Amino acid sequence: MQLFSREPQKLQLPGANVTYYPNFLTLEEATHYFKTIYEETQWQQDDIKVFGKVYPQPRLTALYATNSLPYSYSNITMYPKAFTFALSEIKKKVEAITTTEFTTCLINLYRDGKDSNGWHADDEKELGKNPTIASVSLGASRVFKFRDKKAKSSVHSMSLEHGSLLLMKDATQHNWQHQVPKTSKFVEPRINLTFRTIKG
Ligand SMILES: O=C(O)CCC(=O)C(=O)O
Ligand SMILES: [Fe+2]
Repeated sequence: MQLFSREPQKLQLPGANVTYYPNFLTLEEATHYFKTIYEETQWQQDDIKVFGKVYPQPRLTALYATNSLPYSYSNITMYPKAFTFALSEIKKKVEAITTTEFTTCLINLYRDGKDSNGWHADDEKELGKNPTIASVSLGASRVFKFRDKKAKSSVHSMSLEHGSLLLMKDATQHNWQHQVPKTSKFVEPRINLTFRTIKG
């Protein structure tokens, strides 16, 4: 008996449109892309300002795009590099499922359980109103949480698995925040690719 569905699942979050595709990539593809992207990416660690104090961001990042438009969030402005072969292969697969064209990919590397991504919404103005964000996970699975911006006690927690795709659409970023919390458990590195559209 299969306990967990491997079929795409639409999350029941009011005011959101989120679908989880656990089998977006095969195990072999996911493992191949994890290794390739881990090795090829030019990782950077920027400083972020939280309540006036400056800290190194608790993860490594990189930005790739089909254009030269920068992406700014949390007082950081990132300038993109040209897509690698591996990233453009994944982009094509994401575009086939989502029927959306993406220009930009923000990559996060969570080196271990101390690396994290705090509560935020992907609502920067360069993404436009109601952005479609396609998030591909590779490597260790990590907990991913949504919380209602108004009713902050309304939290949905899930695990993002190796080779999965999480698709966020419509008013999701307007009504919900998300995070990848730290964990005290031992976890291997995880790479997350978020495909976005930025037009000049
Ligand atoms: O690592 C993740 O699953 C989420 C990344 C994220 O929310 C972001 O980069 O905006
Ligand atoms: Fe995000």
